[in-house]
Amino acid sequence: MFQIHNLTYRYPNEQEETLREVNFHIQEGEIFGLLGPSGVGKSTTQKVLTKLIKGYGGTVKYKGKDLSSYGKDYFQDIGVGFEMPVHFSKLTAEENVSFFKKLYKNPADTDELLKRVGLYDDRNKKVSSFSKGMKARLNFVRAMINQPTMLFLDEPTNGLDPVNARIIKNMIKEFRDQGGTVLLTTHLMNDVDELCDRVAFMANGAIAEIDTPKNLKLKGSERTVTVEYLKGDSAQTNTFNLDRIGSDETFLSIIKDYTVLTIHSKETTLEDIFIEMTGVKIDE
Ligand SMILES: Nc1ncnc2c1ncn2[C@@H]1O[C@H](COP(=O)(O)OP(=O)(O)OP(=O)(O)O)[C@@H](O)[C@H]1O
Repeated sequence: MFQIHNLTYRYPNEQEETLREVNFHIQEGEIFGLLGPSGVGKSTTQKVLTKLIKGYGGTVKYKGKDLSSYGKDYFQDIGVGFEMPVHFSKLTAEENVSFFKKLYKNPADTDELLKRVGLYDDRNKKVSSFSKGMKARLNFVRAMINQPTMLFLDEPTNGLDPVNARIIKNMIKEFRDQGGTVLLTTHLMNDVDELCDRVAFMANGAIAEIDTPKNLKLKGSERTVTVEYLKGDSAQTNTFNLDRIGSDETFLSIIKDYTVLTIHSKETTLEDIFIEMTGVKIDE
């Protein structure tokens, strides 16, 4: 769907390049996660791909053709749900949706979309009276309003309660299952684990690693078991390697001879990988 080769970008008036050498491709029909610490250039990359930024270096190809060769028709094809929702706050949700619907050749059934995200009953309320979560859901409706084939999402579940986050995540997966392609940016590693077919970690203006969430976790080294047990009157803790646990004499004698209080296994999480790849804690 996208081939990005040696993408570079420096904001006007900035000394340093935000994007130094970004290389990745997005396959048709996948949910591709772009991850990395705050300020690394994820949104900048999304802005290049959504044609909000020009004057970049390197090449970006969409469906085999250079992105710069696309005109306004490109916006008929893509759906954009960026973090800052931009709605007409003095208008109702319905009026907002009707306005944006008119811009597209192949609009979606917006009543259906509003029903899916739980905003249909509030459609005649002014957006200024909407909560953060309601605005985020309306933002998602807007991203889907033209029945796009390519969807760009930046923190789509931000501000949503767990029930509404589940609805949006299911809609994203459904979109993919029906052949749609998604570029997703989020700091929520659980969302990444659940939604993304492949993930790229950005660090220092470039891609540090790309793989499936499963392979990334397998590459991580940590597979341990921590046992907390009672020895005499005091609680003791020992940690063992999960892979050799069946033949570990100390582990076997602990579970045989002492009262075990807790046993916890720990495998590498995407959050561990994030810290390893980018050198920073999430949201640092
Ligand atoms: N319009 C702008 N002019 C100058 N610098 C900018 C502009 N927009 C962003 N930047 C800078 O570019 C860098 C990358 O910003 P970007 O928004 O792409 O990061 P991000 O990875 O999306 O971060 P976050 O996770 O916080 O959204 C930051 O240092 C930011 O300050």
